Amino acid sequence: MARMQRFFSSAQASRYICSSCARQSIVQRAQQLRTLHASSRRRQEQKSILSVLEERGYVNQIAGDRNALDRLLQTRKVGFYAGVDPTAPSLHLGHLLPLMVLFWLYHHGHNVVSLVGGATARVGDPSGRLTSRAKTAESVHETNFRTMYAQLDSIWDNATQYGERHGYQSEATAKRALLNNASWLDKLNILDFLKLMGNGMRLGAMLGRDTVRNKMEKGDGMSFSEFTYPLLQGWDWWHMYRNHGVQVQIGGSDQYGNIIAGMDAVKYIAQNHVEPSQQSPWLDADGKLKDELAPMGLTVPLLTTASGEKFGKSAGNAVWLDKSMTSAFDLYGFLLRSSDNDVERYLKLFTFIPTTHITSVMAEHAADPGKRIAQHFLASEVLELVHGRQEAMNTQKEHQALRNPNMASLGLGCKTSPGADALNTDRAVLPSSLIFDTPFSRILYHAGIAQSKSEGARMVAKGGVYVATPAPPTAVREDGGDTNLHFIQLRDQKPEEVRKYIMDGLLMLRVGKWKVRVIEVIEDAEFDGQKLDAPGWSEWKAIRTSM
Ligand SMILES: N[C@@H](Cc1ccc(O)cc1)C(=O)O
Repeated sequence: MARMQRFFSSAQASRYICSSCARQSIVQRAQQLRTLHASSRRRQEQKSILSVLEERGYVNQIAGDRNALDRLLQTRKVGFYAGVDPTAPSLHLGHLLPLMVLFWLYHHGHNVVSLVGGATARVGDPSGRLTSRAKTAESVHETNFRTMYAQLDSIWDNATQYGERHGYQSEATAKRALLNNASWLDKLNILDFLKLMGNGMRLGAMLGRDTVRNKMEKGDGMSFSEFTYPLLQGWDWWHMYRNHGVQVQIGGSDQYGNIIAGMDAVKYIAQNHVEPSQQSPWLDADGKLKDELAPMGLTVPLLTTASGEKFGKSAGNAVWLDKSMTSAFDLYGFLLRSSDNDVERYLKLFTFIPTTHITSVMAEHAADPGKRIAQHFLASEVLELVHGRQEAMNTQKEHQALRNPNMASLGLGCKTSPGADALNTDRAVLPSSLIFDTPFSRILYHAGIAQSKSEGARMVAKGGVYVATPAPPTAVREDGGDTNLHFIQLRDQKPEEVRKYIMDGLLMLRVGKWKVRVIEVIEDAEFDGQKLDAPGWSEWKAIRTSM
């Protein structure tokens, strides 16, 4: 298949950071940890791949006989596919979960197809929705399709290399393909479709599906094309069943209904689609589909954080895999902020690190949670998968530099005068309630920079306080690298603007020319959980409880 042009080159990998300024410890530690786990990987391989997937938390439901699938996977190569409709301008973090299952299967010698729904996106999957999708212009579909196709192509290359680093030589044993369903659905003749599939699809079953019932009873009704959607998805499966040996479909938990519909469809067509010129290889002597060739499905769970939010969303917005929508730096930062209650689960789901090894990472993490060893590990592994190894290492260094503010991370470069060493930084940790929607003058007080709220107000009024913002894209330094940050003077910023200055959970203020304060913003519950305190915190809590 022709490779599409990469949208994500590693050209950005050269973002400037002064190596002598960056702290190395976590990078070195991560490298040590990586080399350590070859032996635990061997131990893991003695288990069946399905048990590995179950143990790591990938399996929500299996459509079909679980033990039959397990046996199949242990006796021969099985073909899998997962599809995604390009209904948004980029893949997001949530898309990684079914992909991870494909990666694992591929690394264990099975054949896999990732499918981009160039055709189905134009219809729109109604699964799990109460309202129909807005109409999208053809040109937007086209752009979304190209972006997602290129992203998948690039992520697959990364996953192959990432797998190799973990000891998997998949290319020698398994096949992978990236397909577009427009290449067969665009040519599908409606009469063939109705003849081969339509007769076998019973309305009773279709009308009884949750998606149909909910949308008709509680939502905005259902169009004929939405109603047909599961059949188109079923047709994809049939096409790939016949031409690519795809027996199992992987999807999110909202795809269960479509997968069941697809299983019926594949079975029906296989049994009724008699090609006179050839004997059907998948039928037994009675004309029934052979048991060992029955289509099956596997859904992955819907991920939520320990505090109940949908995983992969930040303040209600998706965390994108397109660097121009969510930078590599922010993606790393998002993962770095995973809570201690979630990080072990995410390490199992989003990395190839063997579970025995994850246990030891967690033990090391528990000895000093403040270092966020497990989170750094998670973030750098996911970045490697999404943006490649070089970008992952660069981004990790940037984060370390930011957490240990020095000349490089503050965008002042290393070419500054000797006096620059005197840059004085200090850190504070504050609960989000003392930061969000709070006047800057008051934040100065909570962070211990001003002795009182009125002193805070005076400092701002005199024009001596600055807040860091990401540098505008045009700010290019002499050395050609991007600047990371620049400071703007605080004047009349509104309390509700505070959140836009928070980068990766950090708010950075500069008082005068050199005194930089980094404020780490954490959840109120975490702040209390760590028994932390700050000026004004107990008063604030007292007011809140009396309200
Ligand atoms: N319907 C799937 C995407 C998909 C499209 C075509 C398929 O054949 C399979 C899956 C979703 O919305 O997530």
